[in-house]
Amino acid sequence: TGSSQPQRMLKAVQKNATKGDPQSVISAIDHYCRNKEWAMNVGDDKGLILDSVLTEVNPSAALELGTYCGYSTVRIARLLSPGSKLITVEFNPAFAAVARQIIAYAGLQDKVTLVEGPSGDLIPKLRERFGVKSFDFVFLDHWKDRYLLDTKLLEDCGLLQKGTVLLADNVICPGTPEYLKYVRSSPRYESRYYKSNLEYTKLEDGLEKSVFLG
Ligand SMILES: CCCNc1ncnc2c1ncn2[C@@H]1O[C@H](/C=C/CNC(=O)c2cc(-c3ccc(F)cc3)cc(O)c2O)[C@H](C)[C@H]1O
Ligand SMILES: [Mg+2]
Repeated sequence: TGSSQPQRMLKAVQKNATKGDPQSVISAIDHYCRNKEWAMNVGDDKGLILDSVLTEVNPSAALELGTYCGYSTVRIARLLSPGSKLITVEFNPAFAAVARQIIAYAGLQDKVTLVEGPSGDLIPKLRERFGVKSFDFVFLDHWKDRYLLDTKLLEDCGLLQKGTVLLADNVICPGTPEYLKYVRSSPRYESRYYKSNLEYTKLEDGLEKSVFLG
């Protein structure tokens, strides 16, 4: 039984990155995925857009749906102001285990709470478990056919406030048509598409930034 791809990604981080240096962890994963084995991280092209939206929002409470190996978790957490927190949700225990090690290697474990389980069950419990009033920023990068359902769940749980920014990965490839239709037609959102490339490729993909208007 050989290693899994996430385990090989972790090995690449441990071999090529500097402990406590988030940028070196990001670069090590990007280099590995570009040169050795493609993986579905948001990547460096879309990552720059994620960075700029994050810096603009400067969230004190951020949520990520779909941790996978923790690449975007590290990208987000490294830009949070002191005292700000990121909750990331992952339902696959093997991926969560790798992500915890990558987040710790970057030295960001104090800013990140990785919650294991399906978003549908966990979202309604975030307030009682973690004292979250509402989120300023949400990064959607889990199963594409769950973006809309979970967005509506966040609305219904009162976890979005006026000005909350939703940033959705993969709105072109693999695509999230029903989510896009919703945020672009709902009077409760102001939506904008950021064109980019699918991670580590020349194919088009992009991020949709949707501001909740309350
Ligand atoms: C209960 C379910 C919902 N609740 C959930 N609750 C908690 N965790 C959840 C939930 N649903 C999923 N997850 C976790 O999130 C991760 C899933 C991530 C999914 N991402 C993609 O599928 C993708 C594909 C491509 C792509 C593009 C081009 C290609 F040719 C091939 C692939 C590119 C990309 O950037 C992509 O992000 C992780 C693997 C999975 O365990
Ligand atoms: Mg993605």
